[in-house]
Amino acid sequence: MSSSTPVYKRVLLKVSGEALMGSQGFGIDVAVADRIASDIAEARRMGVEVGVVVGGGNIFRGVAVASKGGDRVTGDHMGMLATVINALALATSLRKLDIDTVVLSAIAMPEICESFSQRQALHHMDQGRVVIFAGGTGNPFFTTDSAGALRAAEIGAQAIFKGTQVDGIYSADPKKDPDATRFERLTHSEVLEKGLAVMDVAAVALARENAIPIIVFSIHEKGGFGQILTGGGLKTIVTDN
Ligand SMILES: Nc1ncnc2c1ncn2[C@@H]1O[C@H](COP(=O)(O)OP(=O)(O)OP(=O)(O)O)[C@@H](O)[C@H]1O
Ligand SMILES: O=c1ccn([C@@H]2O[C@H](COP(=O)(O)O)[C@@H](O)[C@H]2O)c(=O)[nH]1
Repeated sequence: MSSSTPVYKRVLLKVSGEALMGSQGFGIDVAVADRIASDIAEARRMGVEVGVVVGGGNIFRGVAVASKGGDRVTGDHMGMLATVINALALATSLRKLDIDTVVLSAIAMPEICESFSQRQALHHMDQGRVVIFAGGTGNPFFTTDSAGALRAAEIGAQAIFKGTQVDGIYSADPKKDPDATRFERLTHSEVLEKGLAVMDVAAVALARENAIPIIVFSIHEKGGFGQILTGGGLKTIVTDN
């Protein structure tokens, strides 16, 4: 069921880093960043306060270093820096649309963007700005999904919207198993017990602990975020009961 009024006041949108590369094999396709920005702008016009965490998979993942015998922590540092690059790109796209946007990084780089603190995040969100949380959690051995769950809890988001490559959570990875079927609803515990790998375990556990629903949807559909916010679109909803 869909209406034109969103049921959410404040949400955390996790934007897939991989999605930002579009049909390229690497990096940022500006047209894709612009399109995702227009979806966020639409959510703002609906009156929804939006915090954003961007992934870094289009540029670098720490496991790539570790799998070749390199130092995992250094690799993760490189991955976190990749998320800052993506955050700056998305902020640029949002500002082109006159959307007041601030980037807060978990890793201090004051010449480039503000540093993250919960107080500053809440201040900017209360001012109606889109806040992009860069640098993941600031710690290695985590992912931006965990950063999404963490920031969602810190800003009091009513839900985490994971905008990814697939339109929901399936019985198996739909990119690998053509027979996989999509779930309409799941509990956090079911996602963990069934080992559904659309999101990492730490992120789902943190969302469960804080009773924050997770909505998994495809970031590739133009207008898709707005549709999901108003109850429509293809998705999987994860709640605590
Ligand atoms: N049971 C499942 N249901 C749905 N997707 C799954 C499942 N198991 C694995 N996946 C895969 O998980 C991917 C999403 O995970 P991941 O967090 O790595 O990507 P992302 O968030 O889109 O990218 P990035 O890490 O660059 O931000 C999907 O694209 C899908 O192929
Ligand atoms: O809290 C965090 C978040 C991310 N990383 C590293 O960055 C890359 C990119 O993030 P994705 O979530 O995979 O898009 C990730 O693979 C880690 O290497 C991190 O160390 N800590």
